[in-house]
Amino acid sequence: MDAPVKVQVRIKPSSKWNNLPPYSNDDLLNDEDSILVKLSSTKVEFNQEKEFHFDHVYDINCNQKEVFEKSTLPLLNQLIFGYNVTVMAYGPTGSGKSYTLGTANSNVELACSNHDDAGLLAQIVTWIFSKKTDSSEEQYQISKVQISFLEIYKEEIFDLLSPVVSKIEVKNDKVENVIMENITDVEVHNQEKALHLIRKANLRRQVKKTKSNDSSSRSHAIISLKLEIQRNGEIRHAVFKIVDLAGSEAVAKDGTTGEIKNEGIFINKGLLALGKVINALNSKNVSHIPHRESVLTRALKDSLSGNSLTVLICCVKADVQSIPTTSAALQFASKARAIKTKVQSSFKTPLKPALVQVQFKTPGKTHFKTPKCTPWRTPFATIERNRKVMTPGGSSFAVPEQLAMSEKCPNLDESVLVSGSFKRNLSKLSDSEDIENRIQKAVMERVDSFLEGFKDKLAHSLLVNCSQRLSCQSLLGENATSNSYQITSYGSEPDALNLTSVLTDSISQINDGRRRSTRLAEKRQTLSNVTTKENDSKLVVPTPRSSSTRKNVKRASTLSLPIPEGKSEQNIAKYKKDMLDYLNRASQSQMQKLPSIGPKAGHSIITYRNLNGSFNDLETLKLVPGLRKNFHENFLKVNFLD
Ligand SMILES: Nc1ncnc2c1ncn2[C@@H]1O[C@H](COP(=O)(O)OP(=O)(O)OP(=O)(O)O)[C@@H](O)[C@H]1O
Repeated sequence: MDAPVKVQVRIKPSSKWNNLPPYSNDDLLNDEDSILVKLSSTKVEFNQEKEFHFDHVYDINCNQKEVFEKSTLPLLNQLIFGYNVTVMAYGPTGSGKSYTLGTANSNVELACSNHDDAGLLAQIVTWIFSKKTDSSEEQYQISKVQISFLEIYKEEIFDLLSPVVSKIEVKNDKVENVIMENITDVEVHNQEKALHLIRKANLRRQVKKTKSNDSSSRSHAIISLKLEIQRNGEIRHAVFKIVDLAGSEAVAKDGTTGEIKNEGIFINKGLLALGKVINALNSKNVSHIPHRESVLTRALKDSLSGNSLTVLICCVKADVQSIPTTSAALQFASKARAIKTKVQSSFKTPLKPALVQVQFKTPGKTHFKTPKCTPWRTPFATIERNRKVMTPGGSSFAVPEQLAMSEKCPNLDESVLVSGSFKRNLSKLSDSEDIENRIQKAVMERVDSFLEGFKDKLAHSLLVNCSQRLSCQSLLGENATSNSYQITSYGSEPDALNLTSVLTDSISQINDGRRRSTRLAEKRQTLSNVTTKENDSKLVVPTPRSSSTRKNVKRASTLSLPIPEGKSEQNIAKYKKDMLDYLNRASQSQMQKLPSIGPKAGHSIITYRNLNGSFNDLETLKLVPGLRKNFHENFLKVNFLD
């Protein structure tokens, strides 16, 4: 099965003590899956803007738990079914890679005291041992956990868990598989022992104080957690790799000298080779992938193109001075997004292995972020195709099939789930449990109706897990809701794989549709309008925009509501053509400007359009699921199209 490498970005907050001014919305702007960078500080690309898209962007306010839940937890759920997994951190020096992964010794120490700031590593170890001791998981049981800790320093690999630090030879077999022999794998029986070992190995790692970081990793680290998993007497293995890449360094610019400079040269060499491998993997015309160009790329071969589900977390800094390095790192990371690995469970006939995690984001209003955003989360629930809903507590309830949304959730307008103001609705509801139940039901219905469109392609034995994240954000007194669904399906492998491809294709179409929109450009425009209003007395110099952004803004503003101009055949034909064009291009808010189209209808039309492509004629509106019975007739009538 092909699995795209997931690429996420984490923006490190600017440290108070380093006196660097934080970025402003004019330098760098992000939303949940994209970043817009203005390269005003580089002479070469004066005032150029670049927009990058990722699977997720964590802003400066996100905590370690959130990063774990979004980047790693879905992979851990796959690991147990025999899939290999890699979580890799990339980014400039001092951007927070070791902090995020939790591989710095300070983090490992925090992990030992269960501190919230401990990074991914501690949470991974905790998860694995909680599964190991959990006897309720009947089919898949972790029976053994082993740890190895390798360091790549100046193009050589060292085993940090052998009694004396020793060099590891890298070889290739006849079919170009990378072989690293005699690595020390230490069996661990509990979390404390695992963290103790990691701490011990960490103390042997090459770490130095540099101009950018008090404790900068001078080497790349690969920590592997090797699991032995049992199912019905069958024993299989799966490996979780945590890769802490050393940070790319501006050796010449920083004016570093001596050993630190020398190390920086090796670090950059390895990262350059990594970039070349990623470029080659992206290119359809290249037959040779230069894995052998560095020890790092040889060691990471499986994670980049072999049997591994891989997440790359690109860490960047949030200060203005770092914008050029941030842009370079984002460029690198966005290329990695096109890579696909080939994954396979180590179990021959996995029972419920084809676990699928996809993010289904409703195309909604532009979401604004402010530091005050409060995450709010519904619990996991399980729905079956027969509409039985299981709550995390184990109780179940049936969702009546024929009930209208308004009857199910009298106080909860469905627009809440799309783009409405959650806070506004929140005030209407009495207690939080009630809200959860109502929203949960509404989410179920939405996912169910989404799947309904594919019912002929899917068997009815699938189980679908759905969680929804809503976050209330407040900007200038207004509230906006962003939401995304995470859908996880279990089932017989062909069914689940079928669902994977259907959902993944649909979701990427939806997301691509959103991407091509002018979200970030519009957002920046809105923010700058607001600033202008607030600073009426200040003279605001208009900033030149890149041609692509200018084009986008123009495209959005030129979409005007179609107007009937007369009753001649020619005019009617033009009006119909304009209407079709409008339906094919309008955003959610633009769609709602059309008579007879509310939030729900607008959302259904856009979702259908994203899944099936543009409408060829107005008759196709009849095929859009979720619209009222007489919607089509009514739409033609009120828009003078009948
Ligand atoms: N998200 C964050 N919130 C608060 N502090 C952070 C965050 N990310 C990193 N830091 C702090 O910034 C400093 C540098 O982080 P870290 O050592 O993880 O960077 P790095 O990318 O691993 O650097 P290098 O490549 O030089 O090893 C550390 O003091 C760390 O605690």
